[in-house]
Amino acid sequence: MNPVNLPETHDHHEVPDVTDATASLDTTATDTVVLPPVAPVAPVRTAMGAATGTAKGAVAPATLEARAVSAWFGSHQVLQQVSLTMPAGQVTALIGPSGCGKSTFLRTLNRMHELIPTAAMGGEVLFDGEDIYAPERRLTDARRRIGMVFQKPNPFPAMSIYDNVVAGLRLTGTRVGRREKDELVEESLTRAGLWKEVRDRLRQPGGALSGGQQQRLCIARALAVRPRVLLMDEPCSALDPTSTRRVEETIHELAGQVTVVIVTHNMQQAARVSQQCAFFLAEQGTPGGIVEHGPTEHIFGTPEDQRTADYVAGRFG
Ligand SMILES: Nc1ncnc2c1ncn2[C@@H]1O[C@H](COP(=O)(O)OP(=O)(O)OP(=O)(O)O)[C@@H](O)[C@H]1O
Repeated sequence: MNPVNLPETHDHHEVPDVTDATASLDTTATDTVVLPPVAPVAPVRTAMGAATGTAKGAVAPATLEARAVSAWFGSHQVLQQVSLTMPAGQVTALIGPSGCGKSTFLRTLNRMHELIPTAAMGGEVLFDGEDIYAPERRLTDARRRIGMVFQKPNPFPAMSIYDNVVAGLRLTGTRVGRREKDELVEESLTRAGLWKEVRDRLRQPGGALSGGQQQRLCIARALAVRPRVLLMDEPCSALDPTSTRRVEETIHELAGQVTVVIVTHNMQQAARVSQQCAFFLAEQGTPGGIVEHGPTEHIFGTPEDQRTADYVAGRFG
């Protein structure tokens, strides 16, 4: 299969990642962030289907389905025909040795891959049945609906905790009133499992938090735009065991509310947090692909492929 250039429907610099997009916010005007106009937040539905307004639970999780996704950096193909359904409200863990394409696959799921100048991809990524790469689909829609948390916590260190949470709203062009913003900050921090620890110091800088708290702040920032899917690229690899545990609890609490796709090198973590696992492998210079996927207990307990058994048992990678 030949590389298929990414749709040229949008300027790749139109919406950079959340860090760039919010870097220009005035950090001294703590609660006067000027946001572009947008319709008020619509009533939303929980995973159980009940209308909840702006209450906790936010919007319903979405199913993501990758169909025959291939990816290249220049002429180097790193993924070949990867298909995987990530069911709504479940946690899917992507596991596999270093360099097999897990992070690249993750980045194709919210169109981050196309930010890299040499990148190309083929295939489809369906968000509740609609291809996010279809020409009429906007890059901003994918980013708003499919949030991302990175390996290294990346809050704006000088910006207040409060402003860090609402920083991502700018990406979506959302203007919210002060009271609504207060509610959103509390809701997002609560969902990220951080509210009780920071409720009395919302005006303190995000950089003053511990590493684990900073990562949960980044999760809160991602949740504030009410994504229906949250992608997490090794979110605990820079954290100590206690903070790791706390972030895992947060992932547990999010399950059912948001579809989570997490890349992890930590097999115990994959076993603890996920309902479904996909084992990636790139053998002998070939592009990465999925060897096996299925319910986490099957992947760890009764894998069908010997390579999966060897990997989850720590015999390679
Ligand atoms: N920006 C880039 N430019 C060129 N090649 C890249 C780029 N990013 C990744 N690659 C290559 O793509 C392949 C897959 O990398 P990727 O980071 O997706 O793997 P991974 O499984 O997530 O690895 P790790 O577990 O070490 O993070 C590797 O060969 C890597 O060198």
